[in-house]
Amino acid sequence: MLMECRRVSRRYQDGDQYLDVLKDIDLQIAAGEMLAIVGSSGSGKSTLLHCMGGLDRPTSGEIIYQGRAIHQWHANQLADWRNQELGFIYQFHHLLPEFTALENVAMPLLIAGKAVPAAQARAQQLLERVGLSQRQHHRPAELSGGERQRVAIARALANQPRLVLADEPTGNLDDTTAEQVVDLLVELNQELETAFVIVTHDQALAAKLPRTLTLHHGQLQPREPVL
Ligand SMILES: Nc1ncnc2c1ncn2[C@@H]1O[C@H](COP(=O)(O)OP(=O)(O)OP(=O)(O)O)[C@@H](O)[C@H]1O
Repeated sequence: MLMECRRVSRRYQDGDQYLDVLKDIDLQIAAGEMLAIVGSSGSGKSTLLHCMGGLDRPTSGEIIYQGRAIHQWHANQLADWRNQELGFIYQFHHLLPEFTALENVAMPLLIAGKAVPAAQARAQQLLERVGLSQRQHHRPAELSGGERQRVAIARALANQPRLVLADEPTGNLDDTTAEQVVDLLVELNQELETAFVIVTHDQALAAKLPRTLTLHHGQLQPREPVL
């Protein structure tokens, strides 16, 4: 098992009001699997993803990554773990605007301590894989939305993560571009030994993934088959 959420709950407090966003969530993610988490706006999808990525802490429950209880770790430990084992893809790419595509993809490798030539070679290889060899020296503002998201995917994969967490990766793209990005993610999942958890509103995206769960009233349910 790669990651396990055990009875994970997250409660937000606003004055004397409580909001129980996640209620005793149990979720198991196997190495190399790919799954979608769908749910209406405000159902807690991002909250769950943030807890899984150590960006937020559950109010109660455990998050176990390869046998280690990451919800108990300190911020520094979590930051190293995220850099070495996790990749993140966001709705709005979060690329650094003043750096080229190549530099953006090389960044996590440099942070992990790789030498510049090795980081650049790996970044070039990844950009080639996502079809952007010709665009490696462009800055994000000089790329289309789909191209930016491909750079973000290449960056997420830089350190060969075991798990990629994606929050609405197609949320800002038109239908055709979104479909190309989903197809790329599915191919990468099949090629690499990387697991993908994708939070999405996009039913077409979810339909392409082998497993879909719905977050509803703070709980995860297998998705009803669409008839
Ligand atoms: N830091 C916070 N403090 C208080 N409430 C919060 C906080 N973060 C999120 N919430 C609330 O928790 C609920 C779940 O938010 P979350 O962003 O996880 O939902 P979501 O399913 O990802 O929504 P969307 O699809 O719109 O992005 C919402 O009602 C939100 O207002």
